[in-house]
Amino acid sequence: MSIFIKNIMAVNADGIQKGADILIEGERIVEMGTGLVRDADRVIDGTGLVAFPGFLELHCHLRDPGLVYKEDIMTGTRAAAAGGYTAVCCMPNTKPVTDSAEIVRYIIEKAEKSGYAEVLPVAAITRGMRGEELTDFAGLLKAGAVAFSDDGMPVAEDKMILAAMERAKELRVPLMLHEEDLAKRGNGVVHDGENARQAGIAGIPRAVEETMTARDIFYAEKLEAPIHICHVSTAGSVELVRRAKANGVPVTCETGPHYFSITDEKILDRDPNAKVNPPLRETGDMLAVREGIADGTIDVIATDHAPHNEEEKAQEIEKAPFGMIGFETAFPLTVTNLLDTGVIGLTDIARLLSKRPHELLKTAGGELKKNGPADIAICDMNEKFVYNKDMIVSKAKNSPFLGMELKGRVCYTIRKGKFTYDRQAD
Ligand SMILES: NC(=O)N[C@@H](CC(=O)O)C(=O)O
Ligand SMILES: [Zn+2]
Ligand SMILES: [Zn+2]
Repeated sequence: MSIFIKNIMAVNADGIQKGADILIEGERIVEMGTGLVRDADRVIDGTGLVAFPGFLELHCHLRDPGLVYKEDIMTGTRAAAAGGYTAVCCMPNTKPVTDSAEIVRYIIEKAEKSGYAEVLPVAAITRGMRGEELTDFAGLLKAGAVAFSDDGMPVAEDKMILAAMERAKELRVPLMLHEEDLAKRGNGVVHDGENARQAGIAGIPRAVEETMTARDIFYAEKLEAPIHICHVSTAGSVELVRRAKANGVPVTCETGPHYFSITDEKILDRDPNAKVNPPLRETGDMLAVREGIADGTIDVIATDHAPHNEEEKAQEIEKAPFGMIGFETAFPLTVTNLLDTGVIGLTDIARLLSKRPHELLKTAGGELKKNGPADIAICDMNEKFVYNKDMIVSKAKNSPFLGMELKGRVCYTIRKGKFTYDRQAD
């Protein structure tokens, strides 16, 4: 199949090409220029639209195997494609935990058969994510894992995190760390602040996240071992990473759209969809996260798409599970809260959602160019819409952004030269 995209604004991390024509044949971009006239099976008029390199999700939960009542590989990747993603890394807190070559292969094979995006499995750091014994990193890598994480759980023991860092350094593979001190969290549910007190909900202090972030930066520096910090949510964590980078510590990090878009005010009405770990913080934290994105302290925007079903989320906020879906709102939230507010420019979107994630994983892609992979997100930067339940592609509906007006929308997603999302056709 061939696709010809005419007269589009092509945006890469390192520059913008206006009035670009892109010819796709098979799985590649075979020509990219201006003023081209070409025949193709499908022609897209890109006038008024923007093309980004397909987004790469560094952190999501597809719930497959074992928790497929929440989401599965087919529905999850379909939602990812609707968000402009062409590849997603899925976290190992599945059932059973993704800690064996067999499960890694199951995920990859199922994604190849039924997926709308490439699925890159993140394997567990410790067996069963129990924090007691390292998994077989080499064997898991060979099976196709791209990184290691016990996401959902911290690696609590110092000797375990040290062993994991040494192994990941040796194998040159990313170690993605969920920073949380469970003893300090206790029975906390939302950010520990004025809003939690007003709503009468137990709080999670910033220190729950920051002390573990500090510990792991300390060890990464000592061992000269690269680490990646997941879902940074506080001003203090941003500052810890900023200083570490300035000191030459090999640390990278991500944040989620919810941390730069909303605050813990959202929990005042006890909405379980606003319950997420780490929790939504205060305005000062939200602004610090934006600043960290603007100055490059924060490398990547990762959604932490965490689907839960409606019954689970219909419980009291104390009982409902942590997490919110994110694939379909990441781009509009980035446009609405980072681009339109002047925090970042257009090329930064390509950097934060595609180029940097590809660099961290050392995967090919993240750039629109001749002979490069035909992985493309075609977006309308100006379209406004009210996000509602009916438009959600994911199996799960747990979003705190329902009912909000957002700007910026994905129109088409192309992966390996094929449409994985076409809003007009849906
Ligand atoms: N972020 C969340 O609130 N929940 C995640 C786990 C995690 O990312 O830590 C989940 O798996 O549901
Ligand atoms: Zn986590
Ligand atoms: Zn997660």
